[in-house]
Amino acid sequence: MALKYLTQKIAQTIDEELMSQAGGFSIDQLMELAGFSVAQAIFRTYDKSKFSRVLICCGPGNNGGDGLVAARHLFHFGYRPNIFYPRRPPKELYQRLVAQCENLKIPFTDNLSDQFSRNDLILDAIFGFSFSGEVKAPFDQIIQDLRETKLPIASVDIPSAWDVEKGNVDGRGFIPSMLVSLTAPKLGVKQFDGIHFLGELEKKYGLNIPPYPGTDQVIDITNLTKEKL
Ligand SMILES: NC(=O)C1=CN([C@@H]2O[C@H](COP(=O)(O)OP(=O)(O)OC[C@H]3O[C@@H](n4cnc5c(N)ncnc54)[C@H](O)[C@@H]3O)[C@@H](O)[C@H]2O)[C@@H](O)CC1
Ligand SMILES: [K+]
Repeated sequence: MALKYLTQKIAQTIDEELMSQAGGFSIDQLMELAGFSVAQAIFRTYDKSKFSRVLICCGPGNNGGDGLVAARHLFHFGYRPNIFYPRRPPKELYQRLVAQCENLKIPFTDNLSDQFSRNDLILDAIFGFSFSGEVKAPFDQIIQDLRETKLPIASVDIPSAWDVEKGNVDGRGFIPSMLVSLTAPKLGVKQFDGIHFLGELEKKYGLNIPPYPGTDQVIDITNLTKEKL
């Protein structure tokens, strides 16, 4: 059976249902699973002897929170993460995730362009399924910088600044090498042609998600998505 792709509305509805009283999950739990999935997918794709320095670009919402969680797991997996987190809403959850990274002495940086020559890989955790419209400052320049870098980029849930349903409209976004879709891929990444993992958060909702191998929190769906095209 073909994998299902989610509209923006359905992605948000599933998120809300998981965290409803009936769903029983807390946001902390889901974010931990999401960030852990991302770190596992990076471990499976980017050999840490060649890609040890990972610049994690975090946005202002929960996609950015996934990036902060991934930073902590990557640190424990033996990578050397550092974090660019230019807009930090005063939400207790994000503050706790920042504190956890600071306690591990993971560096935070304010200057993105200085970092390109000092890293091997970028993790894009800027925008997820709630992104819409034209990219507003300061993220417009950040997306532009990511378009220009030669470093490989791995994206969390959807490449940032791609329309969640229409994809890379007019080619204005960057094209990552790897994508980790969470729960299920979004409509906008149907044409994504790179390495594609699915992070396991939930198997309900008839999403036709294939069985996960062993104890992995991620599954490689690269060939599965290519078969569809
Ligand atoms: N069930 C799931 O699928 C889960 C999803 N999680 C993550 O949460 C993400 C969704 O998080 P959120 O709903 O907080 O939203 P996002 O993280 O997608 O982004 C919301 C933020 O981006 C800003 N923004 C939106 N459009 C913009 C534009 N055009 N220019 C500049 N800023 C813009 C908003 O003001 C807001 O601050 C998912 O993509 C996924 O990464 C996980 O953390 C938890 C579980
Ligand atoms: K993203």
